[in-house]
Amino acid sequence: MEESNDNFFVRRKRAFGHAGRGLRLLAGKEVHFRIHLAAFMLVLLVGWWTEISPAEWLSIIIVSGLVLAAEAFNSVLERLCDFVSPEYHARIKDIKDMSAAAVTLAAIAAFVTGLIIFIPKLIFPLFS
Ligand SMILES: Nc1ncnc2c1ncn2[C@@H]1O[C@H](COP(=O)(O)OP(=O)(O)OP(=O)(O)O)[C@@H](O)[C@H]1O
Repeated sequence: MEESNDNFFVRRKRAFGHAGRGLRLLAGKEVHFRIHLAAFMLVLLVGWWTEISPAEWLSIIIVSGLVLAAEAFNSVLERLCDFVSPEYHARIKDIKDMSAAAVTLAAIAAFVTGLIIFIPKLIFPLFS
């Protein structure tokens, strides 16, 4: 695409606008992205309630960002696959399944991180 004559800041503002539209599409139309977003908000709430440390916040933010970004890329790949090959194809199946595996790996890392941080804060006090 041809570069416009607008100045640097106008072009960056436009790029943010495009990213914002992408985010609205993900949050509005992609069910799995919405589920991950809802889980992230719940974790933020529990983190605030249990007063986790700055290092724990950092871990939560990093793994949650990883999951949301992986889910966003997975949605993009699914749409691209459906656009270039709407009919069933074994290669499309491999691509979609591998992309789903990437999300699952990130989600497992986030889940384990959540367990390590929250189990001592939520479960142990019940037995002490
Ligand atoms: N065109 C296709 N060719 C081969 N296999 C496909 C095709 N479309 C989907 N699949 C298989 O079905 C699975 C689910 O695909 P789908 O695109 O429906 O994703 P999804 O996770 O159900 O997402 P969504 O609910 O957002 O559509 C894929 O992982 C793949 O195994």
